[in-house]
Amino acid sequence: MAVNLKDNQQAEILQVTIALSIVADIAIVLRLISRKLKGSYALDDILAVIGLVISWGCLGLGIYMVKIGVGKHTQLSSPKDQENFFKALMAYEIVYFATLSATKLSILTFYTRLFPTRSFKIAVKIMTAVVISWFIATTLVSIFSCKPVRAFWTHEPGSTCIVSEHFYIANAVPNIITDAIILALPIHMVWKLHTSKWERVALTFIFLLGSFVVVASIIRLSQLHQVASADFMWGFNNTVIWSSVEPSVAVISSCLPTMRPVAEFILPRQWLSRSRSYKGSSQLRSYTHGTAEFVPKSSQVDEIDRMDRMDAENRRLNSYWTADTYSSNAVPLNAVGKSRYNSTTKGPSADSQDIHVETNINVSASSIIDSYLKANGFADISFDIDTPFESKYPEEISALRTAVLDANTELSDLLLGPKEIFVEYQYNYFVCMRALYQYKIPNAFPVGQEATFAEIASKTNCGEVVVRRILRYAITNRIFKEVRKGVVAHTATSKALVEDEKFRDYVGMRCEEMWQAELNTIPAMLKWPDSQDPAETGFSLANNSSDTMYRIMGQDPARAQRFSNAMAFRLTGPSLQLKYLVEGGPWQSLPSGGTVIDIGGSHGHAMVAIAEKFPSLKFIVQDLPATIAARRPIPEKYNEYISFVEHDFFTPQPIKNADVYLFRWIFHNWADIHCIRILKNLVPALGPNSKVVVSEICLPEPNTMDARQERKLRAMDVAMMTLQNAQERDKDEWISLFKRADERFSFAGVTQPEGSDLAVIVFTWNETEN
Ligand SMILES: C[S@@+](CC[C@H](N)C(=O)[O-])C[C@H]1O[C@@H](n2cnc3c(N)ncnc32)[C@H](O)[C@@H]1O
Repeated sequence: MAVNLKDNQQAEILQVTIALSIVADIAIVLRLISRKLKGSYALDDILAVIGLVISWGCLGLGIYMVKIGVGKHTQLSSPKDQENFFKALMAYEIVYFATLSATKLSILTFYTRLFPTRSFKIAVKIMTAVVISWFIATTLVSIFSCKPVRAFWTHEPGSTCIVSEHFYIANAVPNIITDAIILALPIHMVWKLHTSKWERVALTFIFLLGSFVVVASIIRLSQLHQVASADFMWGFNNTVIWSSVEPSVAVISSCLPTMRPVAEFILPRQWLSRSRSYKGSSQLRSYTHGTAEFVPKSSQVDEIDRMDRMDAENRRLNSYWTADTYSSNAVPLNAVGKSRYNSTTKGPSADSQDIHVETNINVSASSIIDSYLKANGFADISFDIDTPFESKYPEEISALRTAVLDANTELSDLLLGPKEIFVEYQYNYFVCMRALYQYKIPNAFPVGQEATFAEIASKTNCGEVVVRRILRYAITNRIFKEVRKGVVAHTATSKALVEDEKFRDYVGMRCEEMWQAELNTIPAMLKWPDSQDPAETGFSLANNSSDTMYRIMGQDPARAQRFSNAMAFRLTGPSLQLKYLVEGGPWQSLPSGGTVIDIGGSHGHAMVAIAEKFPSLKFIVQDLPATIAARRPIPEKYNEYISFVEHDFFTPQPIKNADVYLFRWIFHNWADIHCIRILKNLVPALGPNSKVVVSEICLPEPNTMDARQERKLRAMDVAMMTLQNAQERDKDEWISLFKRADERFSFAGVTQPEGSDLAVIVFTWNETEN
């Protein structure tokens, strides 16, 4: 065939390779923004960035090759250029293998976060090993394909080289096969799930792009023989184009599934909502995938952030768009959310979605149990007496654990149905617990031994029949076990009732005090309608008193001690840990030597936790004289930073201009009128840089949180009603409360640390307002 030496394909090469590289760059940037919106980067993001950076090497070498004559006929190039071409070709091959390998590893790592089932993880591990081996093998063969190595570019006589076409086929075929397998790996998991039309379209698009990578590798393979042709500088045109198409498209398709947060930012919300039957899902979704950390002003976290964080246990698993929709561990929450709406509109759904939910709960549960066993060095998970009271779950599994618990709760609600859910509720649980507590049944025989009902009855002065009935009910709740008919032994829970005084006092407080208050709450409301007085509560009525809970209990040292122990037990719970306040508060932004005042700070434990991390600050704990007098000493090293002073927060704040006035678990004890009084007493002390930090529950918008967690927070709200005529508050109520106290308070944001019941709500003080 006649050759026209004027033919020139260089512009085409440059246009295609540069354009694709730019699109890949944009894809990575969008991915990183999406991940930032989610809160953190993961290994797959790092690998994707590494893949991109290496792909710039491909682009650079491609441009260099064009510069030395690729895309024009070989006759036009000098021998030096031809030699340089082969040098560049070797480098190009290695960089190309590295780009593809990094991108594949990114995709595989991403998969493991989506589908953390054991079998899937094994498949991914095998593929990871294959990809790494392929990279090492092809790189070595590229370098040593000629003997001596330089013969690859010198073609010197006497040298030997492997047949390049064979090598290209030998590296391209496994590459294509691994591409196809990696693409096919999640299909089984993905397609068994129900998704909306939009998501099916998006998913299909992602898979089409993925398939295009395979197609690109095949086309590239078909072009590779040109490198061995006489007019290789001309023939390499197609190879270089397809060699850049393949990694660029791989990078783009690997990023696409992670881009939902950016899409949500840009696209109308309804485009992304799940399905019609899932009414309200867009709201849930917007919270689920909201713009966490995409915070306009440093510490300001808006409502979407807050909800995003509240749903973080879910999202830590569902860190990606597809994870949310398609991952096995994410499914329970979303599928359950969907079912929740079905249940409110048409009763519980028992469609196949629920079956997926159950399947996925089981899959996830087995991962949790595996991790738990490994972390604790146990052979089995159980309520046996050797089980430690505080179950240790590895950090990375705690999100999955919460997801399964949430999903299980919803699933069982749905399966029970609208009426049975009421019947199923354990109304008599406190009868049983109170009997165990009152008669000290757990102490009737030693842990590790057995006892008959009759023996327990004689030790506890409780009738044998009652003992048997109470215990058989308790046993259904895993408190004690019946090892043989009529003979019981301890479980971990009954052992905790014997050995853990604070837990026992919490149980006592719950069934002796709070239960009574609950029973009397509606009568109290009828007696004192709309009361905000803490002395007109269910608790007051239950005690036949017109005094407050604190004063009633303060009159009886034993009750006061039990209350204090019960609170101490609750405060050590995982969702009330102080680390959340340390991580979620504005401490970092305070000036060195800045002052933090913990109002109603009790023993100063919150200040100790913050001082540990921020020793440059000064801390003052204020509380009532009795509390300050009875306080437990803090570790000596903190005496330098933390001081204690008496102060009643219903009187004017004596310390002016502090940087932070902290209220942790204070306002929820008081109805609005009292909180407003507390705040008004603070106002004269506030300076232009003062912040008021509130560490309290921030109730979610209804139906934006998993039912189990929302149930827990709303139960707390009702508990505050029964005990103090007080309440938990949502964001709007917090803002309204502060504004009613003084218009000059400015809401600066709310942060909901992952795993915490308490949010951190910040108000600043604007002296000039009004
Ligand atoms: C629920 S505890 C919270 C304690 C601590 N802030 C925490 O987060 O653990 C309420 C605290 O408010 C204190 N308190 C109650 N009334 C007070 C008052 N009028 N002035 C100052 N402190 C008060 C109590 O002594 C108690 O330490």
